[in-house]
Amino acid sequence: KEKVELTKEQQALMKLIVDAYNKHQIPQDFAKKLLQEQYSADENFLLLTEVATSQVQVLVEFTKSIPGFLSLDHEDQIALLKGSAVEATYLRSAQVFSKKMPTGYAQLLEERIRKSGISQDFITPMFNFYKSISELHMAQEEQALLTAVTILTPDRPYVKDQQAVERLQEPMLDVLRKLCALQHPQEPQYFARLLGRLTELRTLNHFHAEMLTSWRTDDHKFTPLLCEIWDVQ
Ligand SMILES: Cc1onc(-c2ccc(Cl)cc2Cl)c1C(=O)N(C1CCCCC1)C1CCCCC1
Repeated sequence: KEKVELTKEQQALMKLIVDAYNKHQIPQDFAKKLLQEQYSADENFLLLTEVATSQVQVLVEFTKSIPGFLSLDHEDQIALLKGSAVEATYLRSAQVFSKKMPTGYAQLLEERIRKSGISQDFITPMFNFYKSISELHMAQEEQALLTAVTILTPDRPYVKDQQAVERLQEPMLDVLRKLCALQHPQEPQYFARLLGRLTELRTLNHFHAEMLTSWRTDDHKFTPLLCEIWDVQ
């Protein structure tokens, strides 16, 4: 049984990613705000768009801290951000919500989200995903690395130099694989289960796109950043 351990540079890479992931955290208060007051549907929706906007801002800052990202072709940087924004946001909000939430909070949150005019068709898959993430009991290092791996997906639409992205993603995957072996020695399939979550994440992209087009008609307003990253209006 070969002894798995991280090299010095792998430890340094992991520390960089984890620090960046923790540095850019949106305050937990959006869940508290959502749970506190009884808002109208419009106020609920506005609150959600504010949260989504700050999540995207946090995502952009985290992405810029990924070693090598800013050396990529500028158009490819944009293509990677736009291609991964929804997945990375679901991944981060899953981690926020999978933290020990007092019982009943998730239900109350679901009710508030539903009251914002977002149909159950889009809320159910989101909470299913949250459940499958929380069952993994991911360490924060795994969460940070999995988010970086998601962002550095070479086959996003419009990426020109996919090899350059692969060269950044591969070392992240190596660290993540070793980390899973170290943190879950009794679960040899854990790394594969983690990557399986990325497949489930892609289905949320589809729901998100459907949600946005279903709102094209009525007066759902987004912020300029959301319009740009989600290609709406
Ligand atoms: C992407 C994405 O990933 N996570 C979220 C998220 C989840 C839960 C909370 Cl309480 C807040 C957010 Cl931002 C999120 C997102 O942007 N959402 C969620 C979509 C599914 C229902 C809840 C809201 C919408 C999108 C339209 C504009 C309003 C915010």
